[in-house]
Amino acid sequence: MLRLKISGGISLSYKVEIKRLPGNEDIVLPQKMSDLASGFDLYAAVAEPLTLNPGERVLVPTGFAIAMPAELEAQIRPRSGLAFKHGITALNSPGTIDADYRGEIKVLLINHGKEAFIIQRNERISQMVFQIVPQIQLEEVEELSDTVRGTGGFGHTGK
Ligand SMILES: O=c1ccn([C@H]2C[C@H](O)[C@@H](COP(=O)(O)OP(=O)(O)OP(=O)(O)O)O2)c(=O)[nH]1
Repeated sequence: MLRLKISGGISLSYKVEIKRLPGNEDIVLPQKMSDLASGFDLYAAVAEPLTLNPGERVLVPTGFAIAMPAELEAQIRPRSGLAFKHGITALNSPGTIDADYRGEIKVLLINHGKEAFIIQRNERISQMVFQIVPQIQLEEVEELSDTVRGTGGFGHTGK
């Protein structure tokens, strides 16, 4: 369902279905920690505490799956607190959740810190941000339109 609200800005509202996977009745479903937070915090659905040693990576289950409208995607992003305090981040950040994916949402964490980090069941490990994805039709051409920048990039304007 799409609701459109215009009140000095445009605000879009979508319904996203969420399904708790078997064995995860105790897992906290994604939560916004403040009214205007852009991300829903995700909770680890590890069966038992999992130790992530320095340099190691692990795919952490979340215990749920979602179905969102076709024009959305979800991004899995790190939590800055975990990154700052422990060097824990999402290796493939931002992880991409496709609108047609019905499997369990998982979080690929890596420990860039100097100490082992223990992930507890129901610990907040990352966040999920929904975005609108425009539907694009790629069209092959012989020539691209001219611009002032042209092919300049990668710092060509100086420091
Ligand atoms: O951090 C992530 C990234 C992806 N996925 C799930 C949802 C996504 O729709 C699917 C595929 O992700 P992606 O397209 O990044 O993976 P791929 O390596 O291209 O694999 P595939 O061939 O399955 O598309 O895996 C997650 O659960 N967490």
